[in-house]
Amino acid sequence: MSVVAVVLAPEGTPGSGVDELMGCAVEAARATGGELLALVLAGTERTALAPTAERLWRLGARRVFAAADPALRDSDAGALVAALAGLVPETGASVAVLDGDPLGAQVGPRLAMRLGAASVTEVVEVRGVDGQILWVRPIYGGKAMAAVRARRPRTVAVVRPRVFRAPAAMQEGPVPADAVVHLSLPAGALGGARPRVVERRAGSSEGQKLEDARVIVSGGRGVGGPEGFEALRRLAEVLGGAVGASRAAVDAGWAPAHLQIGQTGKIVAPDLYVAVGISGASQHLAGVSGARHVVAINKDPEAPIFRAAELGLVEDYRKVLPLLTDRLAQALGRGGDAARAS
Ligand SMILES: Cc1cc2nc3c(=O)[nH]c(=O)nc-3n(C[C@H](O)[C@H](O)[C@H](O)COP(=O)(O)OP(=O)(O)OC[C@H]3O[C@@H](n4cnc5c(N)ncnc54)[C@H](O)[C@@H]3O)c2cc1C
Repeated sequence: MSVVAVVLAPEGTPGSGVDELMGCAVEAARATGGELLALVLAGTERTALAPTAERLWRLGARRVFAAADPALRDSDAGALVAALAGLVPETGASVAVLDGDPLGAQVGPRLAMRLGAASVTEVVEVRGVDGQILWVRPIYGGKAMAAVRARRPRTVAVVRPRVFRAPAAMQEGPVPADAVVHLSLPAGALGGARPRVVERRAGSSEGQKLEDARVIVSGGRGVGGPEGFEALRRLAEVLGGAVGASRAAVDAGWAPAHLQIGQTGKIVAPDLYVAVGISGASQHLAGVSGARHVVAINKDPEAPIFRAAELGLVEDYRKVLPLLTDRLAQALGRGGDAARAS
């Protein structure tokens, strides 16, 4: 049972999750004993695909199928699904794996429907049992994990971002001449009355995207007001991270909606998540279960966030955050007056 890692690059270059996607695909191929393939779909000229194809081969793909057309550049998820519905069967793979960035999360389930395949999303672990794959994913808002076995001959799985690691071994040496197979887009994939992107506007978010941040300092109702978020921003700056918020803080108007983390906000997977004045409701934790380390500052020792945290500080954040910021600034040699400013 071959596995194909599907890499979407409508803007020409793939997103940041390619290494992790290949990490998952390597494990899936190992579980089935099948061949590992990659398929890249790019809104660019065919000649511009060589570096991406080589990267995918080095990351473990035995063959890389490449389909390029500059017309894909302004296409929406529907056009990518239409193209993939023709291209994935051409690879011969019965399992397709996509990165769960916002585009992949849209395309994956729709592609599964078009192919009549089983759809699995939010995959955080792959297990092999008797030559079959068990896909592990969170359920009940992150409170439990389910191990899912697909019953259909084909599966389309979407990987949760920032959970898998890049494959341990890289293929060395020159890329074999027959390792890259160029495919043409299926006839009509770009035709018809499809929505087209007519304009792109950058969001109002400053700094790095929450989904990509290695460190997130997040505030909740306990922060007490917008000025509290200034203190959080300083700590985030010192740690080179981003600021997030609970829904209560967003609803109160202290933080913009695009910073909300949780079931109805962003799903994040930083190395370090610092929760300040956040109680730890299941709907909030649903967005944080991919964090490697959670640190909580809360004045209530019974707050549920401490059950999710590796390190907890039971204290009024106003007392500890400035000190912590200043100490870290000194230790890391960044903005030593951070605390005094607060
Ligand atoms: C369908 C649905 C979807 C939802 N989706 C989301 C979501 O995506 N994201 C989300 O966050 N929530 C979501 N919620 C809301 C969620 O249930 C909680 O209400 C919310 O997460 C609570 O936010 P909070 O922890 O900031 O506030 P609270 O629960 O009010 O907690 C505030 C915490 O701050 C502490 N505190 C107070 N003062 C201080 C201080 N000075 N220093 C230190 N600690 C202090 C308190 O002890 C308390 O633990 C959703 C709810 C529903 C029903």
